[in-house]
Amino acid sequence: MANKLKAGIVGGTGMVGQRFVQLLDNHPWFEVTAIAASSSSAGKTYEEAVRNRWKMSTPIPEQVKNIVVQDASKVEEVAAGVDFIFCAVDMKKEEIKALEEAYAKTGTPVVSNNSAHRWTPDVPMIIPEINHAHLDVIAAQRKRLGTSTGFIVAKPNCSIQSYVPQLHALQAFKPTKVVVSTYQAISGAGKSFAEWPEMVDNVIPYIGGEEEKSEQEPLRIWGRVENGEIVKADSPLITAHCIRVPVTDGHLATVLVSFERKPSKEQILEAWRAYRGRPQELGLPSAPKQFITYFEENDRPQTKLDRDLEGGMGISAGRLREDTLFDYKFVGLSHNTLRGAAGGAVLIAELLKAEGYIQPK
Ligand SMILES: N[C@@H](CC=O)C(=O)O
Repeated sequence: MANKLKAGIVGGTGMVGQRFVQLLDNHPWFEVTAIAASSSSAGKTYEEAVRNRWKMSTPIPEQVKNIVVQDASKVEEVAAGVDFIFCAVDMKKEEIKALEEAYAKTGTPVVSNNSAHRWTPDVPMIIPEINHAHLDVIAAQRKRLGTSTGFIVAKPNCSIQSYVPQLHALQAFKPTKVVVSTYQAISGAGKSFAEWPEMVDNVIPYIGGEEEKSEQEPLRIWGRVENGEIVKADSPLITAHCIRVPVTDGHLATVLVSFERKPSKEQILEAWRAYRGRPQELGLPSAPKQFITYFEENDRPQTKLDRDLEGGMGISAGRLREDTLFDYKFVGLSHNTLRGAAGGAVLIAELLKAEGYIQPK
């Protein structure tokens, strides 16, 4: 593509921000033209701002090293240099809400990795393969914000990508009850083992706010559009346990599920194999070719072996078997900082571009 869309990364020095920088290096449609962060990083080159805290396994891309980091609160200045922004900031919820709305009101589309707007009725929360139709509420949101081009789209919490896609592919059989336990990597908390020595040789059975998100966000993803708002679904009933485990990346889930109409094992495997979403239809650059991959081996998927499937954008499943209390149980896995965070947000931006929601300013 000759003229790439200009992308800004607000919160570009944090762990998710760094992932955006890494993923957008040589992206076929987008080019990073602005990076914004807190006032303490503003004025430094990106290379200086992340010196001693660059956490990616690849070097800082040449193209961004000399970008001068802007102050994220100077919304008009940052917005002037971009066609749209990714936002991944570490601030209070109300401050994030106000910041994202301020960017949207400048006419700038905002693809948010934050949780602040996930329950704002006219803000779609998108997994592109599942609920791209929720983008319809953007028209109502633009009206509320008084802009014809700006808007906010949110990405859901990372953990739900490890079990919602597999359940979604089985919607025809109407899942009624779900028990999910997630085993979540330390990068989900933005940390490495060096920064969190307590996690070495340890399991912590609590992640603040995570169980509520794991139980509720899937219902919004499966919700319907009504009068310019998303109305959440009322089934299946979901209960969750969320546990922090000593792995670097990758959230694994164990799932128990019952259905209104119990499928055969073969029907489930076929539904997973055949499932294709809008990104696959459109051939989006970051879309996995195969959305859900089933592993036949009893000891797969494994976090370390399988999290990078399809560039970290593929969803895995394994160990599907009948259960004594529920209809079936299985294991799921997704990469939390790729599919579950920056990669998922880049895929949303590609969908928005392909559907005409993001254009050159
Ligand atoms: N809230 C999640 C973030 C996703 O990686 C977590 O704490 O793991």
